[in-house]
Amino acid sequence: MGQTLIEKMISLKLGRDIYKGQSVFVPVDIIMGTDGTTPLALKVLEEYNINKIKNPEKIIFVHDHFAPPKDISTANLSRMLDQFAKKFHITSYKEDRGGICHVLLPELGIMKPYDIVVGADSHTCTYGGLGIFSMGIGSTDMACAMATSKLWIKVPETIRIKVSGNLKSGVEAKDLILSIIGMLGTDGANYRAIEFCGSTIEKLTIAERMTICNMVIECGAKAGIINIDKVTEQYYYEKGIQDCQRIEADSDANYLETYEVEAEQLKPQIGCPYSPANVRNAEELIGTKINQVVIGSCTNGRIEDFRIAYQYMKGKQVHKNVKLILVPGSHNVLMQMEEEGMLKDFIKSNAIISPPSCGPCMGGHMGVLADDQVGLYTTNRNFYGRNGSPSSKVYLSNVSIAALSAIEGEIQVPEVN
Ligand SMILES: CC(C)[C@H](C(=O)O)[C@@H](O)C(=O)O
Ligand code: SF4
Repeated sequence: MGQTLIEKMISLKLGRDIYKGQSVFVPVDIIMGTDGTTPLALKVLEEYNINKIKNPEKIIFVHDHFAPPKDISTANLSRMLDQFAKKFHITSYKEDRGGICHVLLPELGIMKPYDIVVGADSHTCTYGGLGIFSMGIGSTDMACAMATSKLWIKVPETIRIKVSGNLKSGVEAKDLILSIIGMLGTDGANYRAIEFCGSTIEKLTIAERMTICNMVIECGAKAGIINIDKVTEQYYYEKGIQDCQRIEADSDANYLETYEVEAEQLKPQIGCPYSPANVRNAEELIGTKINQVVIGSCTNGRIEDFRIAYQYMKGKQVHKNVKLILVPGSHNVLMQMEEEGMLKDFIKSNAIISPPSCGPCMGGHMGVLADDQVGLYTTNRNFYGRNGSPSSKVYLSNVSIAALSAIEGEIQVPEVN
């Protein structure tokens, strides 16, 4: 029987044919935890009196959600992670040389083709852009994985989305995934994998592929996956990994659903309050007044994103009624911004440069919205109350719209052609 990409990847790992719906124990290659969720996993280990970690070299901690800590309680959680990491020889990245987990891990080049990667964060699906079966897990599962290096999973069914043609200039990968989430709804892909293919996907950069896979969880998907091709091979090659066996889904693979999307038809999209699936054509929102713009997060906080923002910002001023917060996704992204000379221009534009962090994405700190304030963010979620006051509202957009709107003081959409 034909197999989907995810079924093939799990089969490769286990050395036998695996299909959707089966429950299997899989060995995991990397287990990632952040300051947001790992403290709970450590409590589970304590509760069950587990004092041994199976393969500490497979575990990585990242301080990002409340980094630098915002108060005594988050400082203590961060300290708890440090102490545990030290005791069990676990690599732990702090905000000084780290960044947002899903920006940092792909930079580090520690994931190999066809690894199985789990992380106690829902956007762990991001690495599907590197051809990796990666998924978010809960803190209890993280504790189990740390103790055994294995995880029980139910092999997900797959939805296949074929995207063909060229994206118009001014339309970004973010618009593509927002429109797909709008089409499927917040639960349209619950516990499924989404396999992306087609000529549009083949032309996307690694950063764009990660933006797409990052957001599959917003329609409930467990994983997003893009085939390893020459773009991915180049990424691995640059990380010193040369062995990139290519596998493909079988032509008679059993998909739950197949969708075809024409890239040319796609217009810039905006995810309106209070759901990333509440998507409208961005042009319908033109003129909406905004108080704060955030460019960053694991969706759009990579150097490629700041290069786009720079095209709009260079030599311009942030509108006097708007606060623009730029959040480099990692220490490396910040360094690169400096090296490329854009950092000083951003500062001259009166943008606020935050340390690499999740920061305002989760409304944790460094840019919380007040009552009735309106934000325009390049992040991935705009749930009720997530970004500050319950009466605040957040619109989700691509980077071009966010940068242009920060200058204009209201939602504006760059010309598309
Ligand atoms: C804190 C963590 C549980 C959460 C997630 O899993 O996604 C966060 O990263 C988010 O974006 O809401
Ligand atoms: S940047 Fe936002 S979405 Fe990504 S891991 Fe951090 S809080 Fe979650």
